[in-house]
Amino acid sequence: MMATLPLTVGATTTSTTWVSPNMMELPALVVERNAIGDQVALSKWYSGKAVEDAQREKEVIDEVRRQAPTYGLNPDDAERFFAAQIESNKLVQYALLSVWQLQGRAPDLPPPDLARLRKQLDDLQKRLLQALASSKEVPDSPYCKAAIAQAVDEAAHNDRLDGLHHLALMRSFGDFCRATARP
Ligand SMILES: C=C(O[C@@H]1C=C(C(=O)O)C=C[C@H]1O)C(=O)O
Repeated sequence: MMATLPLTVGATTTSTTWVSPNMMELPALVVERNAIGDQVALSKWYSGKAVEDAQREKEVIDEVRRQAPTYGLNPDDAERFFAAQIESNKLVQYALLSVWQLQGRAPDLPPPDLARLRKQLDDLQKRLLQALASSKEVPDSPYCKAAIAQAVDEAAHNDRLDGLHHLALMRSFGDFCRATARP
């Protein structure tokens, strides 16, 4: 179900504002992207490959920039958003790999195919760009930070995220809002 976000301002409820009903779509898709990170981590557990792949990151960002105008997005804005998603994805991977090292084992699952996972990430990218375009007005809203904090919290709750994936979701939206000083 698509949720709307009521926002209260200040200590008392002086007004209520509503951000775009599409706003919840974006965190939900980011949760999906980070969940693919779990699979990527498992593939790297088996292959021994480094988490960070600068060449692949460049390809992701180049493609995002190329596609951005098709969605009515500024390439710099799209890049900024996806750079955060990449950092968030790596955070998930580093943490899981570290836990698996300590435990001496990873989940007992067959090695995932990294090429197939990257295809999934590429497919998800289009849906993310679409959702980003639908929330285009949010970063400039004076309520952005409150709205994002609520949306992240709600998505974490809806998807029953554990601490790591909740933290990663917060990282994903860390610099989503444009800077606005508190009055
Ligand atoms: C997801 C991967 O791991 C890292 C994260 C990436 C991403 O979030 O798109 C891209 C390259 C890697 O630095 C991957 O190797 O594909």
